[in-house]
Amino acid sequence: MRHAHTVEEVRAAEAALAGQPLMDRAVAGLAATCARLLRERRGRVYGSRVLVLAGSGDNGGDALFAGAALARRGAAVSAVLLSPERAHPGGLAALRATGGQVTVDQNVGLADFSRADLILDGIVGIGGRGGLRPAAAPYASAARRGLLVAVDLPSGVDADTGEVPGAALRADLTVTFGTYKPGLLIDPGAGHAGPVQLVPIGLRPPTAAVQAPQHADLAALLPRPDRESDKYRRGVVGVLAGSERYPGAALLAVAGALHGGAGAVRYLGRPAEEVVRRHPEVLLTSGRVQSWVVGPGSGEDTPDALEIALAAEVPVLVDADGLTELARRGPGALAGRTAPTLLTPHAGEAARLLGGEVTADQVAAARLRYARELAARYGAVVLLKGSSTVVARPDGAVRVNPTGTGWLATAGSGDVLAGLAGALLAAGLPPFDAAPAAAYLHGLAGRLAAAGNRAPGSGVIGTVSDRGEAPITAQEVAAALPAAWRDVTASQGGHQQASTGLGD
Ligand SMILES: NC(=O)C1=CN([C@@H]2O[C@H](COP(=O)(O)OP(=O)(O)OC[C@H]3O[C@@H](n4cnc5c(N)ncnc54)[C@H](O)[C@@H]3O)[C@@H](O)[C@H]2O)[C@@H](O)CC1
Ligand SMILES: [K+]
Repeated sequence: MRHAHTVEEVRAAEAALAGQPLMDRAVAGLAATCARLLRERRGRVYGSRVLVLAGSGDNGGDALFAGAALARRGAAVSAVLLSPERAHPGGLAALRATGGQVTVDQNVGLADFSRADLILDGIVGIGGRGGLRPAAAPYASAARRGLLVAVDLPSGVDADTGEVPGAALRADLTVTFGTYKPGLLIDPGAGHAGPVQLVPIGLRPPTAAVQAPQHADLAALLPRPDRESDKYRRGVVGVLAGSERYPGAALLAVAGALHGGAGAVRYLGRPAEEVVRRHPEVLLTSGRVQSWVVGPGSGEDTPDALEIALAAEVPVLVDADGLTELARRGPGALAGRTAPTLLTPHAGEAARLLGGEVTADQVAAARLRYARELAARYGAVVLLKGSSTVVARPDGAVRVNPTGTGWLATAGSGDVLAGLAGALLAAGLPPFDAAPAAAYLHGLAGRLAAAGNRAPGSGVIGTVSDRGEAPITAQEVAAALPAAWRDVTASQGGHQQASTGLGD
């Protein structure tokens, strides 16, 4: 698990280590990474041009000290001070001692910005509040040809939430200290961070409320049959999806469910003939189920379908049309439930579930806040879909999915996810495990499918690299689920991150 801690937790963990050389450790890791990047990019550190953007706090101090370390290795380092009278004295002295240039003229800074081989963003770290100040804002949009490394986090990104309230720098890589921060894992912040490299500095913060599962966590979660298994013990998932108007949603939800580790799939919707023609494994008779998936493409049948599902004392996943109907009924519709409910909205559906108080764009800009708000209001686990899918529990615990790819933003992809998560529920996983596990496999399947079932172009948290990838259909995502499952289970026994580079 990657644990992502709040600023308050980082400060407390830091205070517990008072007197230890935390900044030295941070700077050593940062300078080593910068040197490696310069060697990869230019063959050597010597002679490369480095620009340090230094704000007024310790984040600027880290960047100035790292600049000094690179200058000692022969880089031509200059620094631009954004709050000249409050720049970190030690860092400034260290850089000056190596012969580094220092300017307070933002025009000179911007000119250097466009020319540098490497830029260190040390404007603000965990002390940053609100958007960038006017002096720093031009760097968020200025042209550059070099790599930008964010120190601890990209300036302008809210460390605790991933919200980006104004201008923010966009990094090629973020070197973060001591622990991950939620803002590095959750969009839009995650999109500004690029891949994140953690430099351990000895902090021992508590278990974090926000976590991002990795391959090994998934391998431990996924159900596997044993000698005693039969199809009923493995779980039967009931699918109430699809309608005469939207038969495709039924096919895709069933395809997802068939790959989700349940023993059987029971389909109770209108386009039954088509479903069984495409998926002969499916049961069409009514009978016991261990979970329900209700809503994808269920159209005019939705009110009845939701009635059936919510009345059952088994876990229920509500998606798509089911969510629109639930929004109409409000949180009270779940009040009498004895078994867990899992809601899987995208930002637009989430806005509806919140009673139209906010727009879809507002939800997408503050994913953590609204996923938690929905979970608390409905007393349900909420999987908020999007560029970084967030799963929230009513008590505020959150799991962020690191495997997503923009290629999954394609029609029917959500139907596959709903079926998959429903099957994991039927197999006995609690919703706060089933939902992130489904999102993880679904994202990985998307990446594998986009890469033609070869190792995906990028396995690094927070990045979408489309090198060697092609657009995919929802059917291809479903078809790639077994490969994703194998990739995860192959990570057991020391073979972590088999082909995708995901793992901690
Ligand atoms: N907490 C820790 O354990 C460690 C922290 N370190 C570094 O220290 C940083 C935190 O340092 P500070 O607490 O001094 O805080 P920062 O350096 O993040 O920023 C604080 C300063 O920035 C100004 N500021 C706030 N919001 C701004 C904005 N939006 N635009 C421009 N300026 C803004 C404030 O006036 C304040 O003076 C971390 O991010 C990390 O880089 C590391 O050196 C290692 C250990
Ligand atoms: K920064």
